[in-house]
Amino acid sequence: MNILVINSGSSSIKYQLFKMPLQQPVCSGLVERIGIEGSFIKHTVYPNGEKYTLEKDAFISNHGEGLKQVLALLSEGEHAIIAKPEDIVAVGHRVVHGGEHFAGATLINDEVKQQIKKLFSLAPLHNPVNYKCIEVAEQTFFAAKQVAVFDTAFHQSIPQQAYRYAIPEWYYKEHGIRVYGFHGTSHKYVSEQAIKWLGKSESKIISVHLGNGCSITAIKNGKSIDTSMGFGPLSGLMMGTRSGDIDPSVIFHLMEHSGYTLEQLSTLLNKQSGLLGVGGSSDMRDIRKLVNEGNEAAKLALELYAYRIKKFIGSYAAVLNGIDAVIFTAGVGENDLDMRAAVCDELSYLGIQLDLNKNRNYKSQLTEISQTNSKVKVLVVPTNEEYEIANQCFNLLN
Ligand SMILES: Nc1ncnc2c1ncn2[C@@H]1O[C@H](COP(=O)(O)OP(=O)(O)O)[C@@H](O)[C@H]1O
Ligand SMILES: CC(=O)OP(=O)(O)O
Ligand SMILES: [Mg+2]
Repeated sequence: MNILVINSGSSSIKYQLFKMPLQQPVCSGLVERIGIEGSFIKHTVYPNGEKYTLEKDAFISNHGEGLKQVLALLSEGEHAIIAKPEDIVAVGHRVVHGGEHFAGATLINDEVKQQIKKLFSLAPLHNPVNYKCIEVAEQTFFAAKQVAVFDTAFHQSIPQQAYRYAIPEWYYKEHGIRVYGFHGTSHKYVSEQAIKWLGKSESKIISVHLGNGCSITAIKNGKSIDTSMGFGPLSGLMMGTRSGDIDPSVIFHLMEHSGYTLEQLSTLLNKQSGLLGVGGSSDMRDIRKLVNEGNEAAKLALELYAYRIKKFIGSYAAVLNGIDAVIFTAGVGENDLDMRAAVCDELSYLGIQLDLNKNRNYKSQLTEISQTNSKVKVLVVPTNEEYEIANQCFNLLN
């Protein structure tokens, strides 16, 4: 049974085709830097134990266009891996916001699509592109089951004291205003890997997901108990283009004194802030380049970014009353060793002691990068949201 997984993030599409129940990837790939200069597609197929990779640079202005190019790669040319659309039995979609409606993988029908649409304004960088990818997949793989796996699902275990905001209950009951939390599929996957590695049934883990969107989660005995993103994927850590936490008074001030509209404010905080707003690019690789050229704004962006993560690690150490492991994952967490070092610097009071050598030598698989005597284990765990989504899809359909 072939399951195609489509993981559309704010700046990328990642995809994998799995043969289930073998959990064997047949092909994988990613479209990166969607909507910014330098977009590219990297597509890898695994025919008979070999590996063939194709890289293609082409400006890709939006997710719909990116996905159409990916689907062409699957079915055209010498390395095509599907002969006809019916070869795909199910398509698993990452959907970022599911509100309180969805606690697990869900078969997509018109009602589910309406729910995803209702949440557009709460996840403006995500739900619209997730929806677009569902539509493109429905048109292309008309015979396949379409399944949604929500980022919010893993965080449904967060207790009320952490998910409620200190505003009157009416806003929760009538408007569903509460913390939902995001990147749940990633936090679930990497924490399960870490728990296996730790070999303990009781564990206190802080999972730090640093992609284009960034969030940090406190995980006790395998369950999310608090997370930095909230009602939408805008609060908490500083991100590629999102501000993370900001005092709401700033919003009142800009409305009152500069006549900002709702749309201008949403654009400012979702699309023009974070690394881009402070340092000049939303992409960490560009920020590193700028810093090497002596750019002071880019240097400040890095300082703000690391400082915010450190602050959350401290607060989640308190919430968990101790830490067994800190996990770094996603684009920046897996690839930017200097960011991992900056975050872990001077956290020895909490028992976190990084081994700079191990940190430097990390190579794309679960690795401990802390010193042997560090009380807290620091791990890099490559996330695999696609694998997790494929398994959840398979379990739902069987
Ligand atoms: N080698 C690298 N060094 C530093 N940052 C990297 C590297 N590779 C990827 N990144 C960063 O990872 C981020 C994208 O992460 P990713 O998890 O793919 O994002 P998303 O899924 O949210 O679209 C970008 O900021 C990118 O610059
Ligand atoms: C929820 C979220 O921010 O996702 P991404 O990091 O893929 O943009
Ligand atoms: Mg992502």
